[in-house]
Amino acid sequence: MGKGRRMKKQGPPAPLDESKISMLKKRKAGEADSALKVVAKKRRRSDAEEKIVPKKVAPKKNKVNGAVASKTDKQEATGKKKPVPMDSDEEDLDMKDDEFDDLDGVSEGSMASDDQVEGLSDLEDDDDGLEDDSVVDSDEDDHPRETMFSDDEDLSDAEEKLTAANIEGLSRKLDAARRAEEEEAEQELQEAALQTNIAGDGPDVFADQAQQGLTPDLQLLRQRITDTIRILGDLKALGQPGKSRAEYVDLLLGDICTYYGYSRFLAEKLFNLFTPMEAFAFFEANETPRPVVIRTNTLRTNRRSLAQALINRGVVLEPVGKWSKVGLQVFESPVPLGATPEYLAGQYILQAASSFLPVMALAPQPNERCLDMAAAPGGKTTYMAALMRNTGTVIANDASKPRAKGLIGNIHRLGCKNTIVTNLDARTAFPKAMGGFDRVLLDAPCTGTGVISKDPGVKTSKDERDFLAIPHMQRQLLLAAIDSVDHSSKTGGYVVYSTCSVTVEENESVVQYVLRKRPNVKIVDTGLGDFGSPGFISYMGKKFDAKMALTRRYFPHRENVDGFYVCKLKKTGPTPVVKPTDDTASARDRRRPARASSQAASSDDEIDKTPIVDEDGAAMDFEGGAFGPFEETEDADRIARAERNRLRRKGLNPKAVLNKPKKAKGEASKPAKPSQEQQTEAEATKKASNQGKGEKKTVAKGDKKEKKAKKTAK
Ligand SMILES: C[S@@+](CC[C@H](N)C(=O)[O-])C[C@H]1O[C@@H](n2cnc3c(N)ncnc32)[C@H](O)[C@@H]1O
Repeated sequence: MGKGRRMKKQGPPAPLDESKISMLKKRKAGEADSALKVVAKKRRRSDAEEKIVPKKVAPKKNKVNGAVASKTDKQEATGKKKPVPMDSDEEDLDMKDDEFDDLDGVSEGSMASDDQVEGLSDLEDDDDGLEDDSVVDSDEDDHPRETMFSDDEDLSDAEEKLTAANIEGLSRKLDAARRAEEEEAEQELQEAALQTNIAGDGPDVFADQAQQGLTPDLQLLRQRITDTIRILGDLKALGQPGKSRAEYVDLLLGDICTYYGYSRFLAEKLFNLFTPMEAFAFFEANETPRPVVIRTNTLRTNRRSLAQALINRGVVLEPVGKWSKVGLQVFESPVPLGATPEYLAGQYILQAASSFLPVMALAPQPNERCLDMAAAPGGKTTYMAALMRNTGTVIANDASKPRAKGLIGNIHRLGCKNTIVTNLDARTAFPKAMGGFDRVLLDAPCTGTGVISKDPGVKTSKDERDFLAIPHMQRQLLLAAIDSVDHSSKTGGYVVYSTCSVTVEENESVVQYVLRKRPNVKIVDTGLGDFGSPGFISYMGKKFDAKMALTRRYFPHRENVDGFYVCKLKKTGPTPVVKPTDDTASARDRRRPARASSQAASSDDEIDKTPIVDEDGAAMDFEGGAFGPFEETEDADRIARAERNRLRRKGLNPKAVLNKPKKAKGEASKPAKPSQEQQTEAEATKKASNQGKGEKKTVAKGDKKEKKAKKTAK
């Protein structure tokens, strides 16, 4: 997959229609069909029309088309909509908070640990009962290599015709949606006219503040939200005299929390990413699920054959968008998508559309050596294996043992034969266990603010400490990812960092941190074209590297995909070994430089002294802290500072709270409630310093082994 080739050939998807935002305003709470979906369908319809009109469908396909059309007719006539029965567990459900708790499989730094062997044998019990090899062989016979892979390279006319045939079946349904949309737009226009009449004398949104605290009338609340947003759009003309912007924002945030159920902390964090109007569209989009998407596994079939097979089962689908050759969006399915023969044969995987993007940006090539650092449940790993055409090697690692088992299941089902699964804590294991990769994907554990529609629990479960502890971990992982790449790789030398979160702390700030720590990397274009929006180059007074604009952000309300962030880095020079000092010795033990060989360096002679050059080939000077190890103390300072600020915002005196003398053990009759400081420490230790957990486990395992050896010796 050449960089940007698809985008060049097909062009990016249509930009966000402004009417989407205004239409979202119209949607009433609890409505089944979202306005977003209607807009998306409208866009799809025009695509479909383009395809249907000029193209002649082959006779065999007409038959299929006929079948689909009559099915759709029937559905329309009965007025019944068939939901898309989903797989019980969507493969790509990204892990968030609980991942910190179940890193129980963190093993010693060896590659093929006992745990993995255990995992593999467990699979025979856990998996769907698929005899994997037989499936691979028969499928491979049916789909000659060239045919299979051609789908991933170029969109043939025949395929377009086929998908057009299915789309034709959809068009009636879309006509109905369009009519509904037109009626809605008309109504909206009338209301807007009404509102314009009162402009200049904006609604008194503060009037019913007295009602706060009572059970809110959601419709009134929604009206006040839209009114406040409108006022904020033109405060001078619509605002009440004596009322400041801050007061309106404060009221709006309170209403958003009540209406959508966010904690004040998270609502504010997300609100600050957008204009008030756009923030509203974002919060609205989080209330509706994203479209169901499947990714064709080109190791087993091609998109055309898969679409055909599913259409024959009555599934209504179409290509996910021009930006992907392997994605199919499913509108309706009379059968559970996680139980079709095609699913069981590994011809597709349920995968959110946004999850394709980091792998497309990574663009792994056949015969390369690649690492997927946080891989479970394997949506991206299996895509990598497919792009590499089952050649070369993919090391798919995950620190969670139960999740690694799921990963193994998907790897088997999808027939990935170039993939090895490891169960290690990537922060400490790489590049010590293995380095010198051509490409590394770090799809990092995150807070999940991009997937709130899938996991509404995020609205209230994430607090300030999560936004310190999780980025802390992300920074550690990204440094390890960079150090694991071979800068002199002939074909690669790339790292892709991605999260399913939209916050700056987890995205641009993490990248900025590693740019400072690793001057031997630079941000490069993701190759994803214009799809998505550029990363922030500044945010709330913070300035980021100008190239941060090359990173991509995706939002539910803009692209109708899960919120996502993708950054591609190119390693331009080796990572020198840091000479051990008292402070850094232990850190160095945990972090080795990336080299073609994975053997650990043991003396200064082994320090890679190749000069690191900038883009113009000039040697770069890295005095002053660059290439340091991950600095726990630096992060501890950062966390302590944030904690002090948090207390101040709460109106507490940090000195008084944090310096409160701790009672000696046993002093109190009742167990004392942990102080703020203790809580912070405990959480930071639990969430951010899982490293310690891994190390303790390693030590514990070591002790056990030692005892066993002694016993045997006796
Ligand atoms: C966002 S999910 C990955 C999703 C996966 N890339 C996919 O596409 O299916 C993050 C993963 O990171 C793993 N993880 C968390 N901490 C880790 C660590 N220190 N080292 C390696 N993996 C870790 C979690 O177990 C979780 O499976």
